[in-house]
Amino acid sequence: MARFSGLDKATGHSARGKTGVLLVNLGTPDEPTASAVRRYLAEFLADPRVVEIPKLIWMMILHGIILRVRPAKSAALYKEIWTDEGSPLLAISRQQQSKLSELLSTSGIDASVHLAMRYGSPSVASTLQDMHKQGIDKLVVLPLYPQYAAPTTASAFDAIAKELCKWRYLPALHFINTYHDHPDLISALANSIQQDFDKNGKPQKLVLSYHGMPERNLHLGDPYYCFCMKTTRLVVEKLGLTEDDYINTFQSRFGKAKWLQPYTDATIEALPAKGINDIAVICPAFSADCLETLEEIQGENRHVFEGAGGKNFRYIECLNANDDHIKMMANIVKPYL
Ligand SMILES: C=CC1=C(C)c2cc3[nH]c(cc4nc(cc5[nH]c(cc1n2)c(C)c5CCC(=O)O)C(CCC(=O)O)=C4C)c(C)c3C=C
Ligand SMILES: [Fe+2]
Ligand SMILES: [Fe+2]
Repeated sequence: MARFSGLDKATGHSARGKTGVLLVNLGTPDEPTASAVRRYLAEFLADPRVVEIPKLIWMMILHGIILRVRPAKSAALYKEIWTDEGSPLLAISRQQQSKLSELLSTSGIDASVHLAMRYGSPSVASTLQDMHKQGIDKLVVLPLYPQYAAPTTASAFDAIAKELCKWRYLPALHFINTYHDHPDLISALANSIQQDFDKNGKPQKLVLSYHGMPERNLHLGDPYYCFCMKTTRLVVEKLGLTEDDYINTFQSRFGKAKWLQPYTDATIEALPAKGINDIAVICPAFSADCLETLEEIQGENRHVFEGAGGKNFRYIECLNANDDHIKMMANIVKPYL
C-alpha cells in the first residue's frame, strides 16, 4: 500500500478519477487583423487533412501566394462580423461550454466541460494539459461537427493524438465521431426551422447549405456528403416537407478544384429567374455561427439573391447555445460519463 501511495506522489496521480468533456471546434483568428489571420490560416491550411496536395508543392503555393494575399482580404471580412466578445465562433463556443457545464451539473453529473480549438487558441494541447493537471483521467471528446469529415473530425482526433502520444499515462478516451442522424440534432434543427416558418411564413424554398469540400474526398471514401444528405432527409421528413420545398447546397469553396455540388452561391443566384423570390437558408454543418455563415451566407449570399431579383432572404441562425442544442450535447456525452 505504501508503495502505491509513493507512486501516486511521484506521478501526481493522488487526486485522479475525474471525468471531463472536451468540446472541440475549428478555431478562429485572435483578432480581425491581417497578421492574426495569417497565423491562423498558416496553421489551418498546413494541415494535411485539410489540403491534400503533396506537402512541398503545397507549402510553396501556400507561403508564396495564398498567405500573401488572403489574410488581408479575410481580415476585412472578419472585421464585419467581429463582436465585443471577439470572434463569434469563439464567443458562442464559450457559451456552449458554460451552458453544457451547468446542465450536466443540474442533472447531477459530475463532469467538467472544457473547450479547445483545432487551430489557434485555446489549443488542443494546452487544454488537454490543463485537464490533466485538474486530475481528469476520463475524457469524452465531442468535436462540434455534426457530420463526420476527415478535414474536421479526423483532424481534431489527430491533434488529440499528437498531444497524448507524449503522455506516459493515457486517460480513458471516448471520441464521438459523428452525430449527423442523432434524433436530438434532427429535432433541434427541425424546431429551429419550424419556429422561423411560424414567425415569417413558409418560404418558397428552404436552402440547406453545408460547408463544401473537394469532390475527390467523397470518391476517396469520406462519408461527409452522405451524412449531410442524411441530416437533410431526416430534418425535412420531420418537418413534413416535399421535394419541391427545399434544396441541398454546398458553400465556402476554396481553390480551383471541383467541390461538392450544387454550389450555394450559384444556386441562390439562379432562383429568382425560376420565380423563387422568397427563401430561408440554414447551415446545418455549423454548430456555431462564424465567418462562413454570418458573412458568406447572411451577407454575401443575401446580396447575390437580391442582386438577381430575389425579394425575401432569411438566414436561420445556427443552433449555437440554444437549449435544444445543449440538451443534445448532454444526451450525446451522457452514456460515456
Ligand atoms: C481549404 C479547404 C477547406 C476545407 C476542406 C474545409 C472544410 C470544412 N470547414 C468547416 C468549418 C469551418 N470552416 C471555416 C473557415 C474556413 N474554411 C476554410 C477552408 C476549408 N474548410 C478556410 C480557408 C476558412 C477560413 C476563412 C477564410 O479565409 O475564408 C470556419 C469558420 C472559422 C471562423 O473563424 O469563423 C468553419 C466553422 C467544415 C465543417 C468543413 C468540412 C466539411
Ligand atoms: Fe472550412
Ligand atoms: Fe467563406
